Amino acid sequence: MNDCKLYVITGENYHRGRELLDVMEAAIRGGADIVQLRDKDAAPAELLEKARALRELTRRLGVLFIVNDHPGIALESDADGVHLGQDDLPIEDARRMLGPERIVGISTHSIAQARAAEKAGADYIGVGPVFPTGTKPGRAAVTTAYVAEAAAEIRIPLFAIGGIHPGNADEVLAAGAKRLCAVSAVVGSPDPAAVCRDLRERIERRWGGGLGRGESDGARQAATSIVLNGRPGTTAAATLLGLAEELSLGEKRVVAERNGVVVPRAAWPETEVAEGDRIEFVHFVGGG
Ligand SMILES: Cc1ncc(COP(=O)(O)OP(=O)(O)O)c(N)n1
Ligand SMILES: Cc1nc(C(=O)O)sc1CCOP(=O)(O)O
Ligand SMILES: [Mg+2]
Repeated sequence: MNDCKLYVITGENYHRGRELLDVMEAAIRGGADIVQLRDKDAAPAELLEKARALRELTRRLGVLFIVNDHPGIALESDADGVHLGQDDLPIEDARRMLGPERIVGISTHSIAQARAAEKAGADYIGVGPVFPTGTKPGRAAVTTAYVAEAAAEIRIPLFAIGGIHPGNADEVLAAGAKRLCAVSAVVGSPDPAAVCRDLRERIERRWGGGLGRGESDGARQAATSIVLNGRPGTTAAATLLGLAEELSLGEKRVVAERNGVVVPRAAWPETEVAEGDRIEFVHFVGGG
């Protein structure tokens, strides 16, 4: 779960005339590493049939498979887990049904919901809708402000979701999301694999290729949330020197302050950049 970066959810209304399994196989071959069956119209028997077919595909291709809304169908199809909404079964009940090994994820739309999900033992959260989306019509966008808030505080994996496509993904990643989730942009594209490749490259460009491998989402990963010159952001740098280099300030005449304390340049290499640090780089104004 920690390794997953790109979550693609089914949306058959977006690809009429193309088979569900073909579209999802293309998405996986393009880089989706977790797939969810979401179908609000299918009767239980049809849903189970689709779940079993997607289970077989995802197992063959080595990616995770989640069922939306229905823990019973997740169990019957031997899915890796279930995704719940705020109005669905409580996390604790789904956990009781699915056991400790399967994944239980939940949608969140506020930091209070995210905190509650983490406390209740969710394995991951959805954070959205980041942008207005026709897949969830009428739902107010939470904006990247909530992405930044959740990314700075929540330690379980979070997937930004809602209206995300290659044209706005960088904005979401810059807010601190390390994982993205999409429906229409991927399955509604004539080339789902290309969209997945694009999204995945953006994630890896921002956060590196090894996101989460063997690590938790805890204290340190590919990036650290900091406040830089008064603005929230993230850095992959481990030290003040690394951060200065990341900002192309290595050779410039600047003074650094970490959490209100001036740090001499000689100490930059061993001054760690920690989660939540407030860092200021102040330029010398040209002498004369
Ligand atoms: C990864 C992910 N995040 C959010 C959702 C939305 O779930 P929910 O709020 O229950 O709404 P529906 O999808 O059931 O309409 C999701 N499915 N997956
Ligand atoms: C299913 C869903 N849940 C959301 C949430 O915010 O919980 S947003 C959403 C729709 C995502 O679809 P698209 O990528 O087409 O916008
Ligand atoms: Mg739901």
